[in-house]
Amino acid sequence: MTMPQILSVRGRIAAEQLATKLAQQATQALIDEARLSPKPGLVDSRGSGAHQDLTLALMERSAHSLTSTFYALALHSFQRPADIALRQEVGCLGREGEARMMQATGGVNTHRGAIWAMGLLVSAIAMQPEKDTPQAIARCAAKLASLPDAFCPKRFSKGSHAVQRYQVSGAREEAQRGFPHILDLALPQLRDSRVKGATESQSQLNALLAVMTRLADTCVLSRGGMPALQAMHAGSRAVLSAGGTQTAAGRVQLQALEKRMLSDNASPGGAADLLAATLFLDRVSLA
Ligand SMILES: CC(C)(COP(=O)(O)OP(=O)(O)OC[C@H]1O[C@@H](n2cnc3c(N)ncnc32)[C@H](O[C@H]2O[C@H](COP(=O)(O)OP(=O)(O)OP(=O)(O)O)[C@@H](O)[C@H]2O)[C@@H]1O)[C@@H](O)C(=O)NCCC(=O)NCCS
Ligand SMILES: Nc1ncnc2[nH]cnc12
Repeated sequence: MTMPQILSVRGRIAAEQLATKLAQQATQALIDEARLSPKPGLVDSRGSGAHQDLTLALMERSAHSLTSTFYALALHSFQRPADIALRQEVGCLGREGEARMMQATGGVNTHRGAIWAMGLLVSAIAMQPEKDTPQAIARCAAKLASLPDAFCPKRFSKGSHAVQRYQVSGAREEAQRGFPHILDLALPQLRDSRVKGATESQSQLNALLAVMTRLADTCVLSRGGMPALQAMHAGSRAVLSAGGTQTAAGRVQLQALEKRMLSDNASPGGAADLLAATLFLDRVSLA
């Protein structure tokens, strides 16, 4: 891989400062997502949800192992255009991040989808630091995600298998389309819930549920098939239609959704990644 472009001393300092800030904010968003409770099927501060091999401590270790990856992504992307050279460097750094995550977790896939989504968003912010609206950041990330990466090894993944089997859009398409589940569902829900007086945790849970109403989450499909995905969509809609997690009626629906997801052994890992990316974008664009 090439070294980061040649920058003036001032440019280098600006790049390092931005990279440090983004890496810290991205890591914190992953930790906040993991701790948020009560999340149906997912690891949270209460326990491991539908997972046998994940714990909150492992998720946090994984998040910390990725700080250096986010830093490198921002540094390499600083003020660069979306072209194939950058796409390949970002792909290489992303795969190094996946290897670091696997080393930190003893081989458990905790954050592959998050490395993809947040890695692209971190790069996009560093590419054009002056454009800090969520829309501009997502557009730039989509451009980068749509470029080919000749070095990406062809490998089996549960995600691509589910995409083919059920003819749905997965993590790759979500990024290439500019993260519609974040921009059209999660971020508006997060901000609207705050305005309506929900607590920060309730607002974040509502944002997660908004993603879960529509996402073709390949983790849910791989574990429980189409019936589990449809139950997730219907159950999360029921929570929000009842008034959201800030209401007693919404919490009753949330408990029913959790019960159903656990009986399907289903966990919305893709939706959780998109929530972390939402929290990250929310903070970056407010700062
Ligand atoms: C483009 C890649 C993301 C690869 O995508 P692909 O679909 O081929 O592969 P997967 O390896 O399956 O990863 C996709 C992960 O994305 C999350 N996800 C799922 N659905 C969606 C969706 N609709 N939109 C957005 N994101 C989605 C999800 O990640 C979470 O789940 C993980 C756990 O899943 P799994 O391994 O299936 O685990 P379990 O079911 O728990 O397993 P068992 O216990 O049953 O064994 C967890 O990691 C969460 O993060 C999907 O897993 C991309 O990886 C790629 O091409 N990378 C190359 C490097 C690159 O170019 N990087 C650039 C940016 S840095
Ligand atoms: N909280 C969580 N539990 C399980 N899988 C996840 N992937 C990302 N966040 C997760």
